[in-house]
Amino acid sequence: MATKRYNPFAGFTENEDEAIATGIGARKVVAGEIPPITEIPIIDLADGFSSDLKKRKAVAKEIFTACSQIGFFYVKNHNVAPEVVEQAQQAGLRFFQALTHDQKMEYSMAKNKSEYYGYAPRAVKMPDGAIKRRMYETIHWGYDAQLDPEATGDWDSSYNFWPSDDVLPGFREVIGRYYTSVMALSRKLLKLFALSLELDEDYFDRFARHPGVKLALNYYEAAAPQNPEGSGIFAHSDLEVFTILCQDDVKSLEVLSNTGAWIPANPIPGTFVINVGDTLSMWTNGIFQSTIHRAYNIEGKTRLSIPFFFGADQDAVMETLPSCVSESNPAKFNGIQIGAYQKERLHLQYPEGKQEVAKANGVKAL
Ligand SMILES: O=C(O)CCC(=O)C(=O)O
Ligand SMILES: [Fe+2]
Repeated sequence: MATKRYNPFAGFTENEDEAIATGIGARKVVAGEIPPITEIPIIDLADGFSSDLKKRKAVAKEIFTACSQIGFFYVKNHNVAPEVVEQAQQAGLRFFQALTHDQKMEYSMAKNKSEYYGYAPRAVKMPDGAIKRRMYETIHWGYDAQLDPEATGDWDSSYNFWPSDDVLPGFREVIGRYYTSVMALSRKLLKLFALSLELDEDYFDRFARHPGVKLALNYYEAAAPQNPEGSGIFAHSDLEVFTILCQDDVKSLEVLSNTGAWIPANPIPGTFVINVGDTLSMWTNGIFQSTIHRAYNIEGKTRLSIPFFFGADQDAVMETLPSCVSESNPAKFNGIQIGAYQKERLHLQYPEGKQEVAKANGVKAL
């Protein structure tokens, strides 16, 4: 008999196909002209930073192919210093391993006044007494203009909970440095995505004045190979424009190919994994793939991943790029409010977030 599994987007289901449905439709096998994809491309970003537009366009072309075929690619020569990455990974591990449960709960998402930021443990208690379990622990920080080298204003970021130096010396500084580095990379990627779609390089900048970004530390316990659902993250697509994922050296992440097979996105030293999220897929009317992925941590080691979800301005409204609309592919997502879309999805995954909603629903963090 099929096991009952929880998918934040589809609810409880016994059907594998339903379990991987996303906000913008299931993607098991993409029919049509796309060749079968068996691996994730590696794109060298060095020329993306060149002052020569031709070189930037050549990188953008590779990005177009990757985004329209598999929705995932690795980047190397991304300009984030290796020591910034290593220090963030070490600090991340300290948060999960050196603090007690009660100390971590000081930063609980359930205490957050307005947003899905803060610490989320592996289990929360639902109003009917049922325990909602996740296969990982995580802590999230939202947009912080102080950490954005191209900030357009001084926005409130009091929803971000930071352990003080007394609790974890240097933590905020080290994670902040990583945040700033991937924020700068994100702004470069936005320009390359625009170029890849033959738009002005700064086309998407107007949607990134107060972007709905989220830096997360995901911590996965070691689970036995026969117990994949003991640790990991269920099949899902990301909600935002794109994600920059930093992995440690533990193999776990898998990506659903257009053949219907899961292909590994194993760690490659010095790279990040970039994937298209639902928002960019919607902007491109589905031409860019917001691809389903999952991670089962069954290598017998604990694992830390650091996703940076780059979301657009929360008050922006989805308007499909005109070049992605045709008679045979009419605009499908116009009018969706970007922040509302993100929040609706996040609430399914983190029912303890958004305190007033959670309180009204009687959700308690454990
Ligand atoms: O940990 C990973 O490799 C993937 C994490 C992920 O997909 C997510 O947090 O959305
Ligand atoms: Fe993801």
